[in-house]
Amino acid sequence: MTDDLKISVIDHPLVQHKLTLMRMEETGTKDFRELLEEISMLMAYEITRDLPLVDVSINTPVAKCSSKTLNGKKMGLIPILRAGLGMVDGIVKLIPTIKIGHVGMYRDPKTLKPVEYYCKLPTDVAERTLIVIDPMLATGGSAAAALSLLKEKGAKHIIYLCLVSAPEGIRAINEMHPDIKIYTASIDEKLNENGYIVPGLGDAGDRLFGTL
Ligand SMILES: O=P(O)(O)OC[C@H]1O[C@H](OP(=O)(O)OP(=O)(O)O)[C@H](O)[C@@H]1O
Ligand SMILES: O=c1cc[nH]c(=O)[nH]1
Ligand SMILES: [Mg+2]
Repeated sequence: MTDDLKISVIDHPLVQHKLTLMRMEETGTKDFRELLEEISMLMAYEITRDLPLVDVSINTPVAKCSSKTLNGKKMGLIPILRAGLGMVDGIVKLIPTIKIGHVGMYRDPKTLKPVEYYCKLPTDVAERTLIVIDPMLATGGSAAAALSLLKEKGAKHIIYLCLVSAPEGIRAINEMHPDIKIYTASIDEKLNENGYIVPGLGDAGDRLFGTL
């Protein structure tokens, strides 16, 4: 049952098409990397559709007019290393002034518990809307730890964006971080005995960086 999950699924046809290509085992590193960049841009486009706007007065070459400009909090992008790095460039193309912080987190293959190894953030995280990015939400351990870390550092407004999610991970974030809105392109079926998402797409970091 997934009716109880609080998450928004981005079902745009281009996102779904590209995700299918990424899932295919024959898709190599070059294509996987390009697809992740493209899909991240499309997802960022969707999740930013409610950003607040304000009217400004401008002069075009033809006439004076009132036009819209962004008026919200400043933004920050937080990739969870390594795999989250593959989502950065696509989003930066859409929001070129976004500040980028890095959280290094890997999942211990035996315990499946997250291990933090790096954290470098913009100094003013409390004043920013942060988009935390990681292609895979499996047990939710890495995401939950990264979100707790950001809150400890003062972050107040955070959005979490992943590509593929498992019900177990969504439930974990819903419980531990009920204030955080989660976006995904897919809610997959389950986790397997090794904590991998089924059907998933395998190890996103390894496929992205060619370290299989
Ligand atoms: O929800 P969880 O059970 O915590 O699993 C998800 C985490 O696992 C992967 O990272 P990984 O540990 O493989 O590190 P990597 O990005 O360096 O490959 C993935 O990118 C997430 O960060
Ligand atoms: O399926 C999974 C689970 C965790 N991390 C990945 O990269 N893939
Ligand atoms: Mg990995």
